[in-house]
Amino acid sequence: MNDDLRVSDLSEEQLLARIFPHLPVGAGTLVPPGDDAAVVAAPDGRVVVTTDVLVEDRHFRRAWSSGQDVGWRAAVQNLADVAAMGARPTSLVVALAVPGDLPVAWVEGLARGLGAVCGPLGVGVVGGDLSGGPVVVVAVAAHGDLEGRAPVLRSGARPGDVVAHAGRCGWSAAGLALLDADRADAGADAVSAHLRPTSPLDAGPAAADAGATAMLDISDGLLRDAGRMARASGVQVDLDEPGDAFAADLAGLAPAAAAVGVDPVAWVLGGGEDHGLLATFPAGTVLPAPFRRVGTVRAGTGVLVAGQMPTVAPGWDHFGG
Ligand SMILES: Nc1ncnc2c1ncn2[C@@H]1O[C@H](COP(=O)(O)OP(=O)(O)OP(=O)(O)O)[C@@H](O)[C@H]1O
Ligand SMILES: Cc1ncc(C[n+]2csc(CCOP(=O)(O)O)c2C)c(N)n1
Ligand SMILES: [Mg+2]
Ligand SMILES: [Mg+2]
Ligand SMILES: [Mg+2]
Repeated sequence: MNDDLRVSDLSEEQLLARIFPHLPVGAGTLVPPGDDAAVVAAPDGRVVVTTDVLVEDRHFRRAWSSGQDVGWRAAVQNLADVAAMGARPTSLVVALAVPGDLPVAWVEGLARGLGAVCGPLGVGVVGGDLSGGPVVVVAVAAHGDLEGRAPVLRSGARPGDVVAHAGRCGWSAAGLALLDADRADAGADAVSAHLRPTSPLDAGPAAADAGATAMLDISDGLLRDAGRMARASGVQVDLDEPGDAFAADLAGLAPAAAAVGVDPVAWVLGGGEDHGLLATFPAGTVLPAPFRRVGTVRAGTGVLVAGQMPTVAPGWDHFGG
């Protein structure tokens, strides 16, 4: 690979020609990248569609994240939103703004990162857009198939429901803290969870099939996102004691927490970007793997932790809210 070649050395067509070979064709891809729009199959006539953007120095730093890392993260954060509706992802489109001095190899890495997540899932990366800009911006739109299921909204939680979580919690925030403190040595797992998060995508449809009443993925922090579910549903979410509900995460995060002098409970309750799934189920539901109980839905408003007002920051807000 020629690392000296820059984006400004190529035409758009030439850059696209470097991207297309890495992009997987999905089973539902009817017209692949290259036309004005892609055509994807929608077997039951409904398509789930969502978009999320990654902005350099806001969501990632090029000093820490390779192109492949950013492509991976862009795919996962969007596929998690599809899964959180109870759907299976079918295709992505990717809009990319890049500065002219960005190495072409970085863009090829981004395409490979998208492919590394989407290819094994049979999800096509079916098009996108290219622009120049002062920093790298990666905007993905993802589509999904409900396969006949009713979508699981944020608004369906009811008092008495069990709150459950699938996936990791706190690890991406820990990885970010380690990178920030130049202590990546103290937690390779956490750093990789930050750079290349994994979301339990199969758990979304499984939750829907098991009768989940509400669901979302945790992008901004457990407390903040649970608060969104509580508000949309008109209920209160009372999370169990983190030492019980998230014992495995807290144990795994202990070395990283010691390295940077942080209470890992703050990462579990307020860290985002792990893209685990938070769902509610009627009491007595046998929770589908890998969901574990983490709380109870009550009548009321807001989010409590073991019946008390939380004392740690709830998570990310781009505008300081
Ligand atoms: N610029 C926008 N125009 C229209 N709708 C938007 C816009 N930004 C967000 N939304 C909608 O607002 C809702 C909440 O968006 P939000 O981005 O917070 O959710 P999310 O994608 O699940 O979380 P995150 O972005 O933190 O991963 C979604 O339905 C989203 O489609
Ligand atoms: C360099 C750097 N600094 C801070 C963060 C933390 N961060 C940024 S956006 C966000 C919430 C999710 O974003 P969105 O709501 O846009 O999906 C979080 C937790 C990071 N990832 N990289
Ligand atoms: Mg979003
Ligand atoms: Mg989401
Ligand atoms: Mg957000």
